[in-house]
Amino acid sequence: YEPDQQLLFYSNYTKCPIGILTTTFGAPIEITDATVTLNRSLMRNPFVIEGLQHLVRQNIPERVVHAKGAGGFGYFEVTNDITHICNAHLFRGVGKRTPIAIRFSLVAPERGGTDTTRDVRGFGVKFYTRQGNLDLVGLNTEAFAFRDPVNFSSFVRTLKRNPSTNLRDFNMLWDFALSRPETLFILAIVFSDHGIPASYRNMPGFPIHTYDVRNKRNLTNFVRFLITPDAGTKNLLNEEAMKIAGQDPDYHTRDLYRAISNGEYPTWTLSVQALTPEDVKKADFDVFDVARILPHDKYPPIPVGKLCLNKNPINFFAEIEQLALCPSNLVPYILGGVDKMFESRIFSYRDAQLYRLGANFNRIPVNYPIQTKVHTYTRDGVAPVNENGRDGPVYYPNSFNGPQPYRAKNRQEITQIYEGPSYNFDQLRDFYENQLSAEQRTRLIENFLGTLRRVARFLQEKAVKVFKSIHPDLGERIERGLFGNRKNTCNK
Ligand code: HEM
Repeated sequence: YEPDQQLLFYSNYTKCPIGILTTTFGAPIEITDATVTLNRSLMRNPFVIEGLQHLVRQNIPERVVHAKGAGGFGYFEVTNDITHICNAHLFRGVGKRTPIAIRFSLVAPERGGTDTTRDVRGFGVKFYTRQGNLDLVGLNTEAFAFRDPVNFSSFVRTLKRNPSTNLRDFNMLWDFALSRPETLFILAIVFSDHGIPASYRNMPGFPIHTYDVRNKRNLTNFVRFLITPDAGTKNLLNEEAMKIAGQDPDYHTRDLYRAISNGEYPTWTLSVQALTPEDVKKADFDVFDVARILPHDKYPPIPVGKLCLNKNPINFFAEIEQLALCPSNLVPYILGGVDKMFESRIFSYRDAQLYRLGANFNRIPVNYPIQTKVHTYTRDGVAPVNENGRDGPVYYPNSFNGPQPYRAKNRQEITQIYEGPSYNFDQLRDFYENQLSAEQRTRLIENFLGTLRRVARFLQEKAVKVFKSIHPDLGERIERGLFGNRKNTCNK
């Protein structure tokens, strides 16, 4: 059914009112006494008081990045055996299914933002495996903007609003990007024809980091996960996106909901690019650099399985707003990224979720590892506490049958690496020269100019210089676009 029909759908399947209206403490509410307050004691009317008090407490902090999103539920099914590469339980056995949740998002806009904004997108998957939840939290770009997490908080602030004007401010974004020019590769992708997905169903996802994994002989391999839409990757051009934004700011959210409710279940293929430790040593660039893509001709993607979304959330807040995707949710045989960026993410997502959802965020049903039994010594805190460890001991070690850790036959310790600075101008040069048609190059430049024309003169000049050093044609066309017949709006 259409999303607009949701309430009709509800009333059709419930057939009659679902019960007597009550207060949150369960007392029945009598018509008129409770539902009309005039000339009656307001304070003694819990229906009114609860309503007012709950209303002003119903908002929780939105995600600091990726606030606007949509998602659904379904399954992952193994189609190819990769246990010689990675022996994680969810990959053992062709045909095996694991329940999943997926959340798609935009990075910069707030919770009520416009779906067709030019921006990087998030693509996060929670796999509810039998060995705990595995979260692959990626983007729709195959690389990240930079590799040093020291940049992250500043970068996010440049994407947000200017503290004085409360407007997006491209001086901030370009100033930052030109001072950290490895960022320009991702910026070019976002400003190119790849920058606005046609729908979430047509969007790929890349968890980006080169993950340290173990195979069934407990030997080390490294993989990059890739998620490609079976409906093909499709994008919108600027004009289409702007027109849609005016008509329906929730266009992608609506499309996803509609497709799932009409039984047109979107699917994606999960693959891995696999490297042995020998391949890593032989590589002529740093395969752990998150600002770089691993070339597909050199490291061909190996299919692993299908992701399918076949269920919409029943309650968006409970199931999608409260979904806590966390790259540090890892399972045996998948040790995670070995790089510093991954390490910073191990800290930051949990921290964000503790703040956003509270100490027991993993006890919220959508985050609970439904395929395992949780036994911890953590207790109490803000709701939900669920059974709160019942009557078991609260300390470890103990002699009273509290949960015990297991002893692994072979310990799995993360590989240590040395990281140097990013160098990725060759990627941007190749993208501009070989991966874009003449029209696509023109549109990229027009899209760049759309924001560059609004920034300070010294930044425009710096942009020309940096782009010329990457590709003379790119730099010269930006120069002509900025200083040809036009006057810039902001001089310094
Ligand atoms: C490879 C690099 C990165 C990727 C692929 C990535 C991807 C994502 C995605 C997809 C989300 C949205 C999750 C959701 O739907 O709930 C997200 C949220 C977030 N990211 Fe990242 N991100 C990256 C780097 C970082 C770094 C370096 C940090 C900080 C050190 C960071 C901090 C956050 C935070 C705090 C959130 C909000 C989490 C929440 O409130 O639940 N990210 N990121």
